[in-house]
Amino acid sequence: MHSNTKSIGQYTFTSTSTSTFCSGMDYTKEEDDKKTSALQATERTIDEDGVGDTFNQVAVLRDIEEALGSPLDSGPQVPAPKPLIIVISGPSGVGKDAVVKRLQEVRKGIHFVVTATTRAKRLGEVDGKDYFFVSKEHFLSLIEKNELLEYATVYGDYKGIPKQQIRDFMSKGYDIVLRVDVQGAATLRAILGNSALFIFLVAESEVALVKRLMDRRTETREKLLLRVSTAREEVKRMIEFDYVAVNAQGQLEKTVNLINSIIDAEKAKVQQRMVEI
Ligand SMILES: Nc1ncnc2c1ncn2[C@@H]1O[C@H](COP(=O)(O)OP(=O)(O)OP(=O)(O)O)[C@@H](O)[C@H]1O
Repeated sequence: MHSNTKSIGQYTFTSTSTSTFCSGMDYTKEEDDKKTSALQATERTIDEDGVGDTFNQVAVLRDIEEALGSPLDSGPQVPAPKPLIIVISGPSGVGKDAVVKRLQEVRKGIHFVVTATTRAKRLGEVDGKDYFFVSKEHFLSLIEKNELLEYATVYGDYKGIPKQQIRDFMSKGYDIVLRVDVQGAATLRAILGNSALFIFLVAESEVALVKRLMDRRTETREKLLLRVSTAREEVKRMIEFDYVAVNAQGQLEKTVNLINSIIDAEKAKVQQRMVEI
């Protein structure tokens, strides 16, 4: 039996061409084969210390394991990132809907929460897609059971975020996207604190925002004035958010890319946000 002694760092190893020398650790041919193929896949060519060829690398790995007293772990060193709750907010007309729609197209594994409402379904709206259209009794029972993350009355109708939907999708590993106005974001921040990720969308200037609202042709002159004066106040609340993304005119793709990167960066955080719904 051929044996060979070598030093790597602080360790001195004695290896043999069979596994019998590695007392205390049992190696099977199957394990050796697995390591061999993993090493072949990497096509490494380290020539120093004679560990360049695949056969020697298997032997060295075995020696390292022997010195460590435990096998090298081939499993992931980092656990799978936790699902996130991502709150996207900003003044009216800044592009929240447009950004969320595009984000859903470019990013896998996100679920855009469908709000429950007691208002009547409008022509063309689809139950479960645009909203969950529920009776007032059902909505009140959800409030009673504390099954809404947040709710509000809008022109006499109730609107709210069902917790069960969030739980269901998070348990399947989905990130949750909530698109809310600035007041709604403040309420969610009070409920969720730092356990959720808050992103503020802003136009590049007030002028750009007004132009965008005018182009949308959904506002009367009075409504436009109200939205712009509200937006001026809302922008001051940017400080309450974790990130801000400027959604500049004609730059929707850039904004969505930025938000995608923010989510990626969150997933790479050592201390992940922990959310319980
Ligand atoms: N980067 C952009 N460049 C040009 N137009 C944009 C951009 N982002 C969004 N828009 C357009 O601006 C208008 C307002 O966008 P959107 O409806 O998404 O805003 P919103 O924040 O959801 O508004 P609201 O809160 O009033 O529902 C839409 O017509 C949309 O297509």
